[in-house]
Amino acid sequence: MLPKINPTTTAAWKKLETYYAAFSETHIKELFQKDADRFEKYSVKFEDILVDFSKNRVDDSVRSLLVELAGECKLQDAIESMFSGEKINATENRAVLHTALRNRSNSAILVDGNDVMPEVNAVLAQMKDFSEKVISGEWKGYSGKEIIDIVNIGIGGSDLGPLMVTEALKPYKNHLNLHFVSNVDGTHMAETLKQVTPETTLFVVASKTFTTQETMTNANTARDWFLKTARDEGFIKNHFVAVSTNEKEVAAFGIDTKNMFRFWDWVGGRYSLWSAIGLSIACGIGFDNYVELLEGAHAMDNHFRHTDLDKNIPVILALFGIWYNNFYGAETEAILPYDQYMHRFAAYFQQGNMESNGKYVDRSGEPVDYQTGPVIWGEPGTNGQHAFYQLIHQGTKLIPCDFIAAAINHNQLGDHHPKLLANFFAQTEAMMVGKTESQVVAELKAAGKNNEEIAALLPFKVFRGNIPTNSILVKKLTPRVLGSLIAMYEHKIFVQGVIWNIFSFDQWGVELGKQLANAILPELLGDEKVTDHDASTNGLINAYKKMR
Ligand SMILES: O=P(O)(O)OC[C@H]1O[C@H](O)[C@H](O)[C@@H](O)[C@@H]1O
Repeated sequence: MLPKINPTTTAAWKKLETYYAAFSETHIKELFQKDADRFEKYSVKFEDILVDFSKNRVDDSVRSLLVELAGECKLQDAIESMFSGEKINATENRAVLHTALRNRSNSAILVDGNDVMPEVNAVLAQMKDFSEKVISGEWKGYSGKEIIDIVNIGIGGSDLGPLMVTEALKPYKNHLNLHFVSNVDGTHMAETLKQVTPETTLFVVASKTFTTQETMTNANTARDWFLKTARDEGFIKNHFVAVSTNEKEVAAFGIDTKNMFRFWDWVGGRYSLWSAIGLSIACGIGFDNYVELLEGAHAMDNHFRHTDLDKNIPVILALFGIWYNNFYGAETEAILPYDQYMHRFAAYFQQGNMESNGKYVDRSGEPVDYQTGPVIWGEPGTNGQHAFYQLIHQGTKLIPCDFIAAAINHNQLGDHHPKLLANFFAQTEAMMVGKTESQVVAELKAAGKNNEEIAALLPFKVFRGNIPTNSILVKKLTPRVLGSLIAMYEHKIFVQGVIWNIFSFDQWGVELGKQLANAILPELLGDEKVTDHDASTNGLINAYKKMR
């Protein structure tokens, strides 16, 4: 069980508050001036990943007080509780074992006294067998043709994970074309179906619960579309497979449970790409590459579980995040991959982070009186530079940023990569150092401006700097490296949830909207005036009925 400790009542929190009062105006530049070894002291190398924490508003005292805070909040016990299969998802009475899915050591992990590893390995073997058959063409469509297109139908974790990973690992892609349909907006399915033919398309219906409205609607539409051409329900088994925890609903949908890939209630939706939800990944990049992804995550799991807190990458990321969130009042964090293949990475961790730590009730059921999860957002560089970086550099909000880049690009095209990385390094430098008044004056003088012109422009051209960044530089974006990066952020989120004294593995907050949508749906069918909601909702529904 996770402890129920209000972090603000710890001695470390109080010390951090006192320290913050004196320290908060300190410029990161000064921290570098005072400490020649700062880069070495504030960076950690893990396999092919270098994480540079040095450009943060953190000194040795802050770092050790934050580690003290983690200690007082019993972080190490919590880590062990998660890895050993305790039911730390208390509101759903479930263990949290995405780490078991990538437990390449195969050591036993017990849930209710049963080792989960044999089942995990059996599903992995099933995924290997199936993906190899589809890739090799041994798996045939109803007319004897090989599969060319795979359509993953799922939403939330059953979509974002496979989508993000297959995009990030596109250089490893085989001949199969992957498509992802998530939105209940018919456009998503309609546009996808335009690109595929029934004879050569495999639908992977991915849903933990197999009751999600969007996924079931899309799956039914896909089935109708398929049967219009195939005409025989007996052919469904060649073209529809299911990934789910819910055997009953899978069978009710008409999918042969022989073509079902199982996972378990101890896999959270937003942590499910490591489970059979990763089937589209295994098909798209091959099972061996999928295993490499698992290996990379497992290596990060070991780092997280066994490394001292002050050298532990996910722990440091989490603690520095808490420093900005709870002491500096930062509301958001940006994830900025300088890697076009990672264009869904921030979107993926919007769910990972915001669904996990977007909670205002603590583990005792009381409302918290401090901030919890931040807003996560971001786009790949350099695009973001030409869109929203203005606000990061000169806006009124403090936005800590994570920069991610690979030293070796998969596409060695002219001088594109040095240009990309020059921007990566320049932005983290600019965010930290800023530009002083005297630098601006010197520049304007050199450009021939007179004193009056200089005075008029000066305030607009100054950059305060002191914007905190983490730089995550990897050798190359391989499946193993990506696996480690994903696990790194997952554990960061876990650490923050432990310290904020919230439950990170439920998501009750998504239920209300679903419930109300179910109530509204039948009201949209007829023409009668709707009156049972508030005036705005009634007004909108009735206006819609007139417009359609
Ligand atoms: O996989 P499913 O059961 O279809 O769930 C899909 C998604 O929808 C839910 O509403 C949750 O917010 C997500 O955590 C989940 O990933």
